[in-house]
Amino acid sequence: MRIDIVSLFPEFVEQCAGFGVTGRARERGLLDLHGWNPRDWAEGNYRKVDDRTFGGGPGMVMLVEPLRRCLAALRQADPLPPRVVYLSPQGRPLDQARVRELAALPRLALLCGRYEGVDERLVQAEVDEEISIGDYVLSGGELAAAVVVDAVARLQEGALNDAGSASQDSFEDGLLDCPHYSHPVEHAYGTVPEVLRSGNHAAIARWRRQQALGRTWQRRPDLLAGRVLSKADQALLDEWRREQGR
Ligand SMILES: CN1CCN(c2ccccc2CNc2ccc(C(N)=O)cn2)CC1
Repeated sequence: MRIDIVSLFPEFVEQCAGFGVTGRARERGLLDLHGWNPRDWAEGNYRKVDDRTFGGGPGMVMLVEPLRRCLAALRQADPLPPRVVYLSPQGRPLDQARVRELAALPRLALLCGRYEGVDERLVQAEVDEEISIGDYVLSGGELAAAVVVDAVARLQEGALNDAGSASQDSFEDGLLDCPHYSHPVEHAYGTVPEVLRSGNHAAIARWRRQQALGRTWQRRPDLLAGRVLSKADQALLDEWRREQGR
């Protein structure tokens, strides 16, 4: 997968993707990142990329023309046409389902806004979709872009070591994750649940599913609101709630 990042600070996102799973995905040729700086396409010796907003009020707006030229250049850099994504608070909330769809695309171009954002005419003419990583305001789109890069990189085939661990992810089936434990078994903070040391893989899988269902019901009932649980899952959740009530 190729990802082009359009930003006044392109090196920032490339550094975010320089280590861990994303770094490994790049080394394995699973992810190809390219940074593009609209300032390189701005006119004049001040290489102006922003200007005052019409209608008055505080803040500057990123100009159409440097971004248009920058996007034209990145399109020419590879025959694959990119899906152009604008990271903004006005975007559609990002969730794992959307991450999976993005991860399946051959090429993404992530447009990072600064100042008060981008001239709306550029957005209307060039952006395929706006995405928000959450209902809060950042000083620029770069951190949001880095989130998208990380989330899609780890879904690239071969990016994660133990096969299938992405499919075991929380949110992979719309539920929160179960709790995790490691050594030591006994600690002042508590003891590792017996079932996890039993070697009974069916019981372990059952316990994990039940914990995921219980925690989702308790912490994020909104994730369950939109779905009908299987009879088995409903039974697990009912049992979990009874045990909680005890
Ligand atoms: C002070 N202004 C800075 C620029 N910003 C703005 C406006 C438009 C586009 C991008 C940005 C960049 N900021 C982002 C980006 C994404 C998210 C998200 N939730 O995904 C939050 N913030 C508006 C506010």
